[in-house]
Amino acid sequence: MTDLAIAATGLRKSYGDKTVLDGVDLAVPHGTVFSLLGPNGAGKTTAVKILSTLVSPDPASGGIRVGGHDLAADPQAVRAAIGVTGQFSAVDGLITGEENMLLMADLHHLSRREGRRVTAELLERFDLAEAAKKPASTYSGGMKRRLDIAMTLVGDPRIIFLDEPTTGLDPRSRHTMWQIVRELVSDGVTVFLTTQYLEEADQLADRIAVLHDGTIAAEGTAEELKRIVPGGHVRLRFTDPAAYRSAADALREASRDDESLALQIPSEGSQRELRSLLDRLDAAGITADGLTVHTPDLDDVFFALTGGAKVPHQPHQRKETAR
Ligand SMILES: Nc1ncnc2c1ncn2[C@@H]1O[C@H](COP(=O)(O)OP(=O)(O)OP(=O)(O)O)[C@@H](O)[C@H]1O
Repeated sequence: MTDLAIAATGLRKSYGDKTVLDGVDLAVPHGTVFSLLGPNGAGKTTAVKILSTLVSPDPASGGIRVGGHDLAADPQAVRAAIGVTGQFSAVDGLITGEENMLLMADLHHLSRREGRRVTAELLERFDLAEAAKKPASTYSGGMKRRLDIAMTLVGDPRIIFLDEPTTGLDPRSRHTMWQIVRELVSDGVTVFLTTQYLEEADQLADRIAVLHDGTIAAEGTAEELKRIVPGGHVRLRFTDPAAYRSAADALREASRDDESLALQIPSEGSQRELRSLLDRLDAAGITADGLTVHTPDLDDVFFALTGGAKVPHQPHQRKETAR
């Protein structure tokens, strides 16, 4: 358990008679990104708050260790090891970005000189040097989020909790944030990331856990999760009804869509399977007018596991990949 950055067994939390977390196990190795994925109200923030000592777990919970420290016995040591940026930013809008950073440096008892050095370095790193002397209230959403993370890094935490770090950000700011996360991890930092964005988990996380009804509905790498749901197929489209009929005769396992002259063949989309399919079409002297490969994505997994909970639209996500 001690070689994990975060280890929790049987995490439980209820508010009144509402059970939010009903026995959640978490194991996050050092230097990895772990993503807790779930729809609104699934309990992601509650999990972050418990792991970062802001909220107590129910007494029936099992042990929790963060950064090698027992959370119940030594919350101070846990606090010293972690950084948290929540959905509600710690940024004070009335003072400048630089002043926000220096305030954090003070809180971490850095000397004036060291505080200035760290502040300058982080503002530069997060592309905020130019705006450093402007009130934070004038910053864009992306800049505020970057300042928030920069402030978290003043104390050089080895474990960082990012609670929905890109919610509400435009695509460019979201990509910048992803880059920041990747750099943190390449520096050996462990990142515990909550998100509603499937693509974000897919892009960043070494392991993903889907939280549903207070428990982990599934956990694994993005690839492992995608394998849980069936649905991979190749779709062939025809314009000539005669060619369509011959193809349907040659590919008996295909499901037919007579109206749009399309055939759907179950397939993992591997090179070998595609080659064999094309060979069969060639052998029958059939040419399709269009061929697309559909592989299940995290959307499919999410919908399958959480019973069709609504997920924000992902503009970058494509289910159909033309080959
Ligand atoms: N202090 C509280 N008192 C009562 N209920 C609470 C409290 N904090 C959270 N809850 C409830 O617990 C549930 C989980 O909330 P939580 O904020 O952890 O979800 P979430 O997965 O982070 O959702 P979101 O994506 O909307 O932020 C919600 O139903 C919420 O109303």
